[in-house]
Amino acid sequence: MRGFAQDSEDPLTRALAPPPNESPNEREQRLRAEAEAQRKSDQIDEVLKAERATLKKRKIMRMLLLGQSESGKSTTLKNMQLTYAPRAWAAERVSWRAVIQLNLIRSVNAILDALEVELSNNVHYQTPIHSRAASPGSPMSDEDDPYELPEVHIPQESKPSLMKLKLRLGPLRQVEIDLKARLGDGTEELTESTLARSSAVMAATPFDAASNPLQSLSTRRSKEVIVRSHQSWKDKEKERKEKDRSSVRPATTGSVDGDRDSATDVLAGCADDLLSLSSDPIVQEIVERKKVLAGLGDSAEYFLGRIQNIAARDYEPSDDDVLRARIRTLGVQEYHLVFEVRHERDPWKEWTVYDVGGSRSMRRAWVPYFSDVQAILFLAPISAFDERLAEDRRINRLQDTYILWESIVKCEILKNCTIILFMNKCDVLQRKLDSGVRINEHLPSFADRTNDYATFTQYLRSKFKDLLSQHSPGRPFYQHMTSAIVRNQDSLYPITV
Ligand SMILES: Nc1nc2c(ncn2[C@@H]2O[C@H](COP(=O)(O)OP(=O)(O)OP(=O)(O)O)[C@@H](O)[C@H]2O)c(=O)[nH]1
Ligand SMILES: [Mg+2]
Repeated sequence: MRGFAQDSEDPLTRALAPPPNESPNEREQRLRAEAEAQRKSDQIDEVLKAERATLKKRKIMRMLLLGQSESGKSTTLKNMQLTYAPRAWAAERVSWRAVIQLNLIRSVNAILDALEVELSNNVHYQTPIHSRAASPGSPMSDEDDPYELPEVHIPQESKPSLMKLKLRLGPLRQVEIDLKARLGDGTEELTESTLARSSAVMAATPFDAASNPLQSLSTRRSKEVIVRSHQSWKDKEKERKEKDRSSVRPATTGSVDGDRDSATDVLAGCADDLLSLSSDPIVQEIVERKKVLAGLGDSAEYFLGRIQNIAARDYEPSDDDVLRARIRTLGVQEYHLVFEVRHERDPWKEWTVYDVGGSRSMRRAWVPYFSDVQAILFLAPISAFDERLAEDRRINRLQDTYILWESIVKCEILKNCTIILFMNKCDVLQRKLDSGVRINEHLPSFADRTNDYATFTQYLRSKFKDLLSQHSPGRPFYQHMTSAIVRNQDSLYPITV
């Protein structure tokens, strides 16, 4: 047992201790406040207990989605909603418009940045904040440093028209700023430098303790961790719409829901220039050679191919647009999925799904949900074997996934949960291998095995299975190869309990 002398060294204990020289009156007030706090806490516990009992009675399956950032958790959830609750999905689809517009505009502005550098013939340019070098998806190799990438020659006669195009698309800078402000922190991808400026504490696994209790307290307070479902970007959008409806102002015609929406107006006004930019062979060469899209996520190219649809006044997101849309999950978000389409294996009518933010700054926020779920759906993005973590560029993303998987499968509280592993982003993996990426250059343990899809996926299957068996020999688990952006996959109904 720890003695008082040791405890008094603990800053947390010191912070909670009664003040020295407390008067009887102050003591009475303090005790009363403590009793009130305890009563409130007990009340909350009672409500949670009652909720859990109700969920059990109504046969609601509770599932937690886990995995590193950009592993495809939210995309998998969207795909489940699309497949099993299509009416609710359709009703929500339009709310994704602003996120999709931002996804497109971010890529366009990154292209404009690169174009500007090439036009000014400045080889030694700084990588823009949103660009590849600091984002997930960045290749492991430093050979691809933009400082080193070959310059693109722009003929003198092409410069004026490209310059004009760049100027005419200038208003999209402000639209990016406005959309980010409107949708919130999830629109900024994490980088080492943004994290260094925040009070977030990195944890490779949900169980890693902060190095001192004060740091732990500040983490609990930090925005990264405490954001809950009621603060999601969707709620912000709903609030905004309510405000717009109640304020007396004429609605513009054309935009889907009749709201005045400057992002839609500016984008529609830029449609022709956007198409000229994306189809210009010099711009295409810059994008290719400078790897402009490499750090903008797996959907950047897809959205550039959808300019004609997205940059229209009456744009309505398609199912694929919504599946591809990227916005970072903050904290833990709760979703209720009521099955409109029954699955033949389906003993459940409703699922409560918890979708978590996957970066190292948010993993400790997962733990409170562990005691109360029946299934863990773990997303392992297997295409990330040649990428580094955005939040810590020293760490290979596949190594990070192994560490995380191991911490989950050996966790005592989760030992009765059904474990499902989605080895995700199979389509991206296939593309990478087809383009000639060598696995063993990034993963020495792959050694001289054949550099093909079948051999690598079999190798990974065994690796994940071995890590599980080391800690729980014989424990069953479900393993599926997935591409979360592909619709109507049977594996989306992963359990047969
Ligand atoms: N091509 C392809 N893209 C995918 C796949 N799964 C997810 N994506 C894309 O990868 C990006 C990240 O996916 P998310 O679902 O937002 O990742 P997440 O795990 O929720 O990330 P956090 O919320 O940051 O923890 C999105 O642009 C998705 O469209 C896949 O299987 N194939
Ligand atoms: Mg997410």
